[in-house]
Amino acid sequence: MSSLPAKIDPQDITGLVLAGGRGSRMGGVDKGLQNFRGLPLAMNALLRLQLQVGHVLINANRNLAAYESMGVPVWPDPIGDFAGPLAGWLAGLERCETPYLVTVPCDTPNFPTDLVEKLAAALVAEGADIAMAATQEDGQVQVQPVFCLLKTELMESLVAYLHAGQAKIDRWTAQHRCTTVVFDDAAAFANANTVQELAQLQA
Ligand SMILES: Nc1nc2c(ncn2[C@@H]2O[C@H](COP(=O)(O)OP(=O)(O)OP(=O)(O)O)[C@@H](O)[C@H]2O)c(=O)[nH]1
Ligand SMILES: [Mg+2]
Repeated sequence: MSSLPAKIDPQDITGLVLAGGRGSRMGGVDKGLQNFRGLPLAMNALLRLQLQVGHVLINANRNLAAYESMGVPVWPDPIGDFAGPLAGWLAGLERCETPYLVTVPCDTPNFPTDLVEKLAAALVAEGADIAMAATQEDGQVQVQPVFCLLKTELMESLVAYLHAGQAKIDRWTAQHRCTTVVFDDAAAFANANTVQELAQLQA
């Protein structure tokens, strides 16, 4: 018989806000610190995620003191020089003290409030190691890979992958048992890559 839990307890999940990018399409600013309806984007993401999990962390590579003032542990990428979101995942996996980690980017202020619950249910139902969000646009399923629930035990595999100089998310996730959850509200995944997109999301 399988030893899989029937349901994942939110206390067994650590949420990681990814704020370690270059923000190049926003002029190189530290995106997580940009204002969204009176709060820094990373704080907005943190508050939304905190309701869904037992523990939270932030991954950032600049202005660490500003992120620390948000009141949760902050960890920079342990590898590379802006090596991509997987380097942020590794920061989370190294510091996570729970069997599951879930990641969200800092620049998607309206991500679903049932994100983690749905990813966790799918992970259990499918016996997967990784569950990623997806949306459907014009009949095409679009994976949203930075919205990802994964088993903490995958850390060693990610270390090996990153040390081999790889950075692409899909090539790493494809090495593991993956499932996706299609969310009906594609607009909830709208992200602010430019100043204009951020303004539109605030309107
Ligand atoms: N830790 C870490 N996170 C990253 C890195 N690059 C991107 N991310 C994160 O991945 C998520 C999605 O990335 P993008 O929307 O492309 O953000 P970005 O890289 O800051 O912006 P651009 O430079 O304009 O692409 C965001 O939450 C980023 O913070 C990186 O090198 N390290
Ligand atoms: Mg983005």
